[in-house]
Amino acid sequence: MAKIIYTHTDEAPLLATYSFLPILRAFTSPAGVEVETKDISLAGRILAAFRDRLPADQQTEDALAQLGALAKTPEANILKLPNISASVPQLKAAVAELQGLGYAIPDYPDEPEDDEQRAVRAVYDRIKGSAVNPVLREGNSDRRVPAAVKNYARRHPHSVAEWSHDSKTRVGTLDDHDFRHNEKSVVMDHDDTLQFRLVGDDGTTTVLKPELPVLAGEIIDGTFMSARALDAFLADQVEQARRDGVILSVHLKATMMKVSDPVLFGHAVRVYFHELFDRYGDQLEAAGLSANNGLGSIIAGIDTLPEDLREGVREAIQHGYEQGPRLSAVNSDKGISNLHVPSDVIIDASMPALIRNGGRLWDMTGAEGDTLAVIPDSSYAGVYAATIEDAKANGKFDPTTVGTVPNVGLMAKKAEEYGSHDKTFIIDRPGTVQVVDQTGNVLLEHQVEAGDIWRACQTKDEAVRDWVKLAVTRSRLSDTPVVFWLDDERAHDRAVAEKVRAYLPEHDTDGLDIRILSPIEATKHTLRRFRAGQDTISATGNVLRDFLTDLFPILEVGTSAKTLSIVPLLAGGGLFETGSGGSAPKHVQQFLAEDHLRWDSLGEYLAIAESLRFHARATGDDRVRVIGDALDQATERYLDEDRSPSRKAGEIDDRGSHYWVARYWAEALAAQTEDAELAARFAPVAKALADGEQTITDELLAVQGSPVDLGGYYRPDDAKATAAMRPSATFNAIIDGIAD
Ligand SMILES: NC(=O)C1=CN([C@@H]2O[C@H](COP(=O)(O)OP(=O)(O)OC[C@H]3O[C@@H](n4cnc5c(N)ncnc54)[C@H](OP(=O)(O)O)[C@@H]3O)[C@@H](O)[C@H]2O)C=CC1
Ligand SMILES: O=C(O)CCC(=O)C(=O)O
Ligand SMILES: [Mg+2]
Repeated sequence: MAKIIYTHTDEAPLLATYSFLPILRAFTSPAGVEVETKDISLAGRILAAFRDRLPADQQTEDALAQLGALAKTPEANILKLPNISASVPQLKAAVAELQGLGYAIPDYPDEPEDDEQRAVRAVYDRIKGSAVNPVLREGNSDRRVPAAVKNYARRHPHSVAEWSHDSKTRVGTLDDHDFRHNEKSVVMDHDDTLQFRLVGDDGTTTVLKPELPVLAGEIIDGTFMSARALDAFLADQVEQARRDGVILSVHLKATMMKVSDPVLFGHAVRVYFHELFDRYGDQLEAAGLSANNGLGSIIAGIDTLPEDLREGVREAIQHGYEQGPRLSAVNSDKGISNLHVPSDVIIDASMPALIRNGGRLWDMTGAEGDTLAVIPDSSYAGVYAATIEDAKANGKFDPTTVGTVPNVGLMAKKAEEYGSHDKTFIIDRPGTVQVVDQTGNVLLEHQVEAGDIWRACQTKDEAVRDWVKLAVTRSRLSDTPVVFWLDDERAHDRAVAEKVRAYLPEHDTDGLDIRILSPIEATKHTLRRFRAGQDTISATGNVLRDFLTDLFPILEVGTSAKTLSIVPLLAGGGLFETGSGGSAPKHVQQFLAEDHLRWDSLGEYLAIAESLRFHARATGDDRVRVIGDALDQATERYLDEDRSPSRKAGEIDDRGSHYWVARYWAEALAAQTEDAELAARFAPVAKALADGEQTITDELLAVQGSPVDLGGYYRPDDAKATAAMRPSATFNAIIDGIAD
């Protein structure tokens, strides 16, 4: 029997789940749809990974592995809510919470000392960072803002700050010696097994990766970031920010790029706080306090240092702030800077937010100002630079007039950089990294120095071919031009462009406007059209998929939570992601403090409707399609009648918006004429929900204003979270009555 998998994740989407999942189950129960949950939360993944060490009553299944296998079958119908991609500080906090709950799992070993600790560390390394999405994404990505959402934004535009022509905000990026400039690529002409090795200048050879199976037609890239060039660049950026009096900010993707980007982040921490590291670097390292985990973890570890060092370390940090340029803050009231936690500032969300805010950020004193946004690698930095230049020249992007930029992203089979975790190495001595085939031929090689970050990426031919097809299909279906964003100065992009040219003739492209432009030219072209109210599909690689599906939705509709995000799986199944944004930790903080959840589940509503239609197609059960279509009507009404959560306590929140969606959904089902039985079943539900409006709204609002206890952050107590998220007895009785 086909079923729908609803993922149990973390933070705000998890809270929303406690309220919305019972509604989904109730509304689909008359059609006998089975909605099963699978726990892929950070806490759930940790417990699954260490289940062999736990007593039988604490053992859980490895839900992620099961879903990964399911995604490779035509039966897959998975609703994927955003989950935490954990940085080391988040991972440690989750471990501590679970230990406190009585789970005997090991500590995260910062500096593994023996085989046992190395094995534990390897397990945690698999859990950290972006460890879920790459496993489930066995297909390419189709993300867009649906017309109803776009129309709503045009009528209710979000606030957008003005850009000044003389804004000093700009992007700083390397002009050589980075991943973009060092890239070399090869397209395999046969299946093979590759090996990566470092041939040291001292004559020793280390195997970095013993075996990497590759397929004919696959693109393999190798590249590296020079640590020396990076440090010189960062020192120069710090100097420029100080000279110009602008706020220094650093934008990376330490979650998705979990091996390389924490290291890049560590370089930024060390360069900004150079005095601290010049003086105490060795002692900090000896105490296991790494800049890669951010200033926050160093401050938290000061008490573990020898007593005679502590004051000096504190002073050096203070001195760093005083000597350095203004530093961007994550939360100036709490003294949390951009350099505190590697995962606090994530480029896909942080750059659009600053563009929406007129190019301004806040410094550690809480003062607003222009920023030098440092994005070390130049592969994609130009996209943001070009957008900022456009905003300076032409002013803010007006949500009431701009067009839309849907994305078709090359994502399948861990494509490109986002699949490079297990192929990224921090070089420990000077030498040459070689990629060799089974016969010993050197396919790629780079001269490297100690500290350089070397990595390889894979892109399967099958994935590219499917991506081209998806782009042409979307263009045809929506009658919208497509631009393939490919950089002819990059070896990898040239290889992809060649495949695009080869695969386009497999489709009927007659009358379609399809072009290939470099990312900077594509940005300029797309923005020109965007400002003129015209739509343009961006067909991009995996990183730009991620970046653009936050950038454009945030400019167009205020948040990427409102996008429809579909992954047609290569094996025929469907993965329906809810929005393109994250898990919004600050929404949980607000909920804990004042029992108001400003998370908007719109992404869930859109994804669920698609998932139901997919289920109907797979099973031939038309009732499920009717239920899905009714949800889409409910969502449109929810937007039309402005039932979205407010940001302020005491006003409608996500729970209140769930009431309205449920009511409109019931009304749509009662009103439709395709299925009389469903109409009859939902008519009394619609009436009860309408009659109960005042009581339910009062009950939902009455709880707001005081702190909430969920019994855990990473692993909330189910009973407590359910009680907190379902506070209206009247509403619950109606919902729970549907399935009876
Ligand atoms: N698919 C996935 O699994 C993804 C997971 N993540 C994870 O999410 C966490 C946070 O990442 P971050 O980069 O801060 O990105 P977020 O998207 O969580 O946050 C950016 C901001 O967008 C707004 N926002 C996002 N979603 C919603 C929503 N549903 N309703 C209303 N507003 C929303 C909020 O802004 P405001 O309230 O100020 O308007 C939020 O603070 C990280 O752990 C990250 O790894 C990130 C991206 C995707
Ligand atoms: O997996 C992650 O860490 C985030 C994914 C993401 O940001 C995206 O796909 O848009
Ligand atoms: Mg993203």
